[in-house]
Amino acid sequence: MSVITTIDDLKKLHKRRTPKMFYDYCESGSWTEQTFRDNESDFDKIRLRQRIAVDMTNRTTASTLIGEDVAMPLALAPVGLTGMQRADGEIKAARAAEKFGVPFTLSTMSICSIEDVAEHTTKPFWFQLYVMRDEDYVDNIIERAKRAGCSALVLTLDLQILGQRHKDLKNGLTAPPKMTPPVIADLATKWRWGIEMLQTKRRTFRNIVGHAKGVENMNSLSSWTAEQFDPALDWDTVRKLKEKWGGKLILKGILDVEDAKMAAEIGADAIIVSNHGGRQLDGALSSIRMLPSIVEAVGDRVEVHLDSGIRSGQDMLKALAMGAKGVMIGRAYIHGLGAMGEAGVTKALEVIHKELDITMALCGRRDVNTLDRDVLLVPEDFEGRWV
Ligand SMILES: Cc1cc2nc3c(=O)[nH]c(=O)nc-3n(C[C@H](O)[C@H](O)[C@H](O)COP(=O)(O)O)c2cc1C
Ligand SMILES: O=C(O)C(=O)c1ccccc1
Repeated sequence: MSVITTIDDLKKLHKRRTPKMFYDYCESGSWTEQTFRDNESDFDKIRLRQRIAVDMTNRTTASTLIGEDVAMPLALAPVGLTGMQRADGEIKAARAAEKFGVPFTLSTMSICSIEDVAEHTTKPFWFQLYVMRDEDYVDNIIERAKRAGCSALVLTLDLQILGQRHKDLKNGLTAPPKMTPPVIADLATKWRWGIEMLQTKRRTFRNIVGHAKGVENMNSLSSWTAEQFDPALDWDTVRKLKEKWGGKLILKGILDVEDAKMAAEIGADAIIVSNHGGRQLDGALSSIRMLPSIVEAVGDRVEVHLDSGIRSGQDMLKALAMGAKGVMIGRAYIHGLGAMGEAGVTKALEVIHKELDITMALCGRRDVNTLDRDVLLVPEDFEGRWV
């Protein structure tokens, strides 16, 4: 591979070095993948306004997210099975994020545990919660997140039931993988992945071991999720969890103005406008299209963040200019991890940061915190009504 300069370069390396089952799990959406595709292509529809002869010395990307200082307003999104993309993947991603100065979010469905990550980092990280039927698990994991000093709870509300993901079903996705003949043949070409995996003991879902039954021996991720996740979760549950946690609360998976209003009313510190990277309701609109109306409705009451589709610093700038206070990236950093481990996550952050900085300058702006719609050219029908 020649010099790496884009997220797409990392994606190609990720594909080459990672078992097909896990690469496909990352690089796919649900059903027809319409929403997954829209997330990226809708960013492409927005263009930038070139401005000239503006003093561009002393530029800054420094900002805050829920009151925490960040090198740029971006956080690493919670990504389940990160430790299957690379051995100890959550620890590696958390370390890269910490060194860069952006928050890392640890998924409930992680291979490394809360304690594993806390032990290998020095700054607080965010913890993402999936609500399961087993109430003891919820109480227990909230306590563990508190003990580990997590500075925010990211409560995901768009996945009490898993969207249909055809690739995962066809690949027989599990963690660790079952050693079927096609899996063995695939692993033969991904030997570095295998060696690193043999050198760590972290190969199953360590946050939920001992609570969610059958986790060490699941037949498929989808049937296991259906058994364990609590389909009864509602706004009442959210209120109770907020009380139980007592700290900063971020609600993830908001894609509708009415839901955003509920989140603001409940007193969330931030919401993440998200369609889960096109992995849940296929046919939902892209996050960037939904963002302006949500910012207009609740932007003065709650921090509005956005994820789904961000693959560059230009995408990030567009989201900020459309009104987001910050963004999250999922696949963009997982490609880095799968390509080059911790160094790859750092590379992904550097690529995005550089793109953000240069784009800002060429748009005649110096401060990431003052980006607004004036830097964009948005097609007239971009936010057109869908009835
Ligand atoms: C492989 C993968 C696993 C994910 N697992 C989780 C998860 O465990 N919890 C969660 O809240 N979101 C999860 N997400 C969604 C991300 O947090 C985020 O919303 C999404 O990746 C953003 O879209 P992007 O990948 O286009 O940046 C996952 C996404 C991917 C790609
Ligand atoms: O894959 C996902 O998007 C996700 O959030 C998830 C859900 C259940 C188990 C593991 C990951």
